[in-house]
Amino acid sequence: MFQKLIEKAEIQFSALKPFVLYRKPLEQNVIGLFQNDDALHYVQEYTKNGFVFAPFNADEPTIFMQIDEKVIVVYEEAKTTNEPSEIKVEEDDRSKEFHINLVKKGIDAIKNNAFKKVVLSRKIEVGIKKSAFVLFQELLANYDNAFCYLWYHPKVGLWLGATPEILLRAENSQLKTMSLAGTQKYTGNESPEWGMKELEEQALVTSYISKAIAPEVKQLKISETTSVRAGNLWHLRTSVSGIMNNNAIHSIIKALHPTPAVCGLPKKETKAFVIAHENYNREFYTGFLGELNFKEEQFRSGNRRNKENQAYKTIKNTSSLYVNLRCMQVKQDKAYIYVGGGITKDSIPNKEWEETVAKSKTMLKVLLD
Ligand SMILES: C=C(O[C@@H]1C=C(C(=O)O)C=C[C@H]1O)C(=O)O
Repeated sequence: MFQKLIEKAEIQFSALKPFVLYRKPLEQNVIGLFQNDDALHYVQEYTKNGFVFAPFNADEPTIFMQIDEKVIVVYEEAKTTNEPSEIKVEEDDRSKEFHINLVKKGIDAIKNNAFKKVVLSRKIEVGIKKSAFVLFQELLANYDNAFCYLWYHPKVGLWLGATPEILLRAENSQLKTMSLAGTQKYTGNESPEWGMKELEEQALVTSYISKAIAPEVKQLKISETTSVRAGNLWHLRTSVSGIMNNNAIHSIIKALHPTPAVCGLPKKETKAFVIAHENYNREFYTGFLGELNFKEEQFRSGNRRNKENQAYKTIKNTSSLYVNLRCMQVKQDKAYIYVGGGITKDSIPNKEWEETVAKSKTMLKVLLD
């Protein structure tokens, strides 16, 4: 069944038609969505039902995949071992120098009070020998607690990723989002120790997110902050949840995206800094993607017999959007990996470089294995 879905997507790809394959964190099902023509649709009000793919720059349009066909299969392949493997990364001196200088510029701007935190990133080119379909299967096998995807549109390109970060999850009026920031290498320790730099950096993100959504969300709850593993890394995570006002999803997305976990604080100034100083266009990296306004049948009674009875059935409206991190774009025989990290006044440029090297291993693991 699973291999049939992969074959179907390969045929769709050869026919130059849009599709997306994905699996949500810790779920068994792999979903394939297929659009029958190659039209490029956009979404403006976020009221439609389909799959969205949004760029970092919110002034540019969000792509919308119309669902002409939906296939759901159980992922029954073997998982790889969960242990971190050592991947040797060849360092490119020019990229290293550029990134370190970029980080220094960010720290100077923070010290001059231009902003409090900025996320700075880079793009890495890698030659590839595997097809995107093989890479996707390796993402599934390696990263079961990430949102793993392969997205394609003939007029836009092909992207793959395994992201640990939720932008938002909505179930009717119930909203969940998260503040994810702070990074350390996973070394097999049970629970990592965090320094002040990471704790403060992540707390800034939590406080921004809570304030940004407050006008549209009641009964706001902020969880304890915990350490979560994402492949060979640890991050700090706080869950933020509440009850949304009616039809608030669009304003919540606008308020959140791009969050200070991937752009900075304040948003406007840091977004301008990112666009002016990074030497490349992020395109869909640090954008978001996922299901918008999916309708799920819900049965009010656990009693199976009642499933036949329409009176017990309600329709649940759900959206599951993820931040496009730990991702890559594939163009012919090249992959472009995108990686970044949060810069604060306490950042050490060389360590920030190393953090991007560590983050690149999430994709390099499947590219080079
Ligand atoms: C920007 C990235 O990751 C984000 C930045 C983090 C950090 O600065 O510590 C941690 C998790 C993500 O929110 C990336 O993976 O490229």
